[in-house]
Amino acid sequence: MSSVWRSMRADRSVTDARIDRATLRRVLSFAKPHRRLIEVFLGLNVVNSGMVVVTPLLIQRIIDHGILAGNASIVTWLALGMLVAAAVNAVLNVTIGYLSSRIGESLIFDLRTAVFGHVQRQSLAFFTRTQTGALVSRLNNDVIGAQRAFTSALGDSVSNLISVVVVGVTMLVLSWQVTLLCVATFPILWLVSRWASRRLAGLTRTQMNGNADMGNTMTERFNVGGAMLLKLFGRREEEDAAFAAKAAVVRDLGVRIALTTRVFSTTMWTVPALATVLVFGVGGHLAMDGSPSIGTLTALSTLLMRLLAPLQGLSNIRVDIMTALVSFERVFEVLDLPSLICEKPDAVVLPADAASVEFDHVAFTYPRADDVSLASLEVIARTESRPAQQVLHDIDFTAEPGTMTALVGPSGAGKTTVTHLVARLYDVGAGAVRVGGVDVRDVTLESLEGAVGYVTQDAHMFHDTIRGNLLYARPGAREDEVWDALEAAQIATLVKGLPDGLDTVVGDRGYRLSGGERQRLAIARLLLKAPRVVVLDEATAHLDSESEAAVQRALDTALEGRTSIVIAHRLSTVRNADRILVIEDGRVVEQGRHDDLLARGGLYAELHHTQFRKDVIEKEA
Ligand SMILES: Nc1ncnc2c1ncn2[C@@H]1O[C@H](COP(=O)(O)OP(=O)(O)OP(=O)(O)O)[C@@H](O)[C@H]1O
Repeated sequence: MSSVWRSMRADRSVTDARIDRATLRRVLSFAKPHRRLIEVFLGLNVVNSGMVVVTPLLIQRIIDHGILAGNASIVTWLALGMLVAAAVNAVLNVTIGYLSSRIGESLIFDLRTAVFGHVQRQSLAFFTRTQTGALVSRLNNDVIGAQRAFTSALGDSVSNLISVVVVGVTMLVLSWQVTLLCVATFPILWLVSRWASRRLAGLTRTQMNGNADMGNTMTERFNVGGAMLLKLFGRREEEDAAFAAKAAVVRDLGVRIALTTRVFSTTMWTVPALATVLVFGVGGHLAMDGSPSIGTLTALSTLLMRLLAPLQGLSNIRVDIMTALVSFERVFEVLDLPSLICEKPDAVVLPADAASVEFDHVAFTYPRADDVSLASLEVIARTESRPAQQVLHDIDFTAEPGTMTALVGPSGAGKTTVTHLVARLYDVGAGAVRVGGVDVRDVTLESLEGAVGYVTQDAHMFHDTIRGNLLYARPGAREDEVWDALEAAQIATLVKGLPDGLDTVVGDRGYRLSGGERQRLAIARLLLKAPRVVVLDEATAHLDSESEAAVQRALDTALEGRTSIVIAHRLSTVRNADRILVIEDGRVVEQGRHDDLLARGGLYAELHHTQFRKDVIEKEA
């Protein structure tokens, strides 16, 4: 017994398995939409559990008044009664099972869609911090864990409670002496259940984190990029060892959970067995004196067996509720995470002709991890002690409608960061970013997303058909509009040549497009969206000259008549730009047109000689 107490104490200190009332209230709020179903479900449970004493009582009568009294018709009628009771029980069982899954699955659906919707609306900063595997595990495992609180915990607790009361009272009426003797053994059940529930809540929580950790490693190492790194660096043994260490934690926890559960369930069976000994040992002596009757004694032992499952269930209920509520808490944790980028309640729709981009003395610092994410969703959860470094300082320029602004500067200068602020992927720290003269924080997210289009370096495509990827930009686009966009993006011939044409699946695991082809497809997608402002990150990887020329022609069409902000890596782009901003350490250090800047002989001239030299050499050749 002392070891039981020791582990109770240890668990209390290492795991915080306490569930507060607010969580419980919130769980109930999720049940609200299914109130009617839950009421019917609980009602049927009450009837079903009340019926548990019918058969034992019929057995008592059949023995005492039928068999022992030699009355054949009573035996027949009571046997028929038992048949009816069994039939009703079967029908009730099926109905309850159906309702329980209806409620449970609906709850899973509600939680899943809520988490998916909420996560989707998180700022980009959240995704740069969060581990996909951990997030997916929240959507899958924890949501299912949470659902258990409802179907098994809620339904079973009501029916078990009623069964215990009805059976208990019936037993007391039949023989209070024997019943009280049996009840005396029950505190053992209570103690073991208390111990197991605390221990399991803590262990389950740790195991879920361990599973998520393992899942993270797998998602990261098994995607194409991760697998490639692994191969190129030949770190198979280290990876095996690191994974084995994580899997070992889950294995050991699994054993501890199984052992705790087994100790618990064994107790649940042993205690009633002890009670049965008392029924027949003590009750048998009493029966020899005539009271209780043989029928009553048989009914008592049957009732005791019927007490077993509900009692076991009731003690389990603590365990079930605790483990399920841990899942609820983990789901709520995600739902409670505020998004850094929110639409104001009085946000306005961006005017249809908004096309200028203005940076008004903008300063910016990337948000810290604890502002955007949950420690449990990150790989290495640690609080950052250093204050975050300011990335942009006093960026001030206006890109007039229809003009091209090129951003150049050394790696890490802040060019990508500037482009992120145009579509409000992050909010500025000081100053303002305006599109069409309106602060991007004051407009609706939808109208801003409609006005600003991006072509990123990696030109990401979903694992979907080319058509699906293109229509993502404009779902209602007609077939001829899709082909026009492909034509303008210089990729129509290639798509026509594919065996499945527009229905060819691209993306991570689909048809492999080359870098240049993917960029042109992304340009076609942009053309379909037809935004007024285009943000473009030119590919740094040098494409072959034919592909490069095709991308260039596609871009010329895409940027024509639009305001563009381009992270420039090509000489032709900087030459064409209406204005070049030279960025260094988050500051605009020079600005102007290509020839003027070159003549000035400053940082731009230096960059020109290093970054664009290849283009110059190619051009001269
Ligand atoms: N999500 C982020 N969180 C914190 N800091 C970041 C984040 N993204 C970038 N930074 C930091 O901000 C600075 C500017 O980065 P940015 O990506 O804007 O540079 P860049 O000029 O586009 O560089 P490159 O040409 O190499 O892409 C860098 O010091 C970088 O480390």
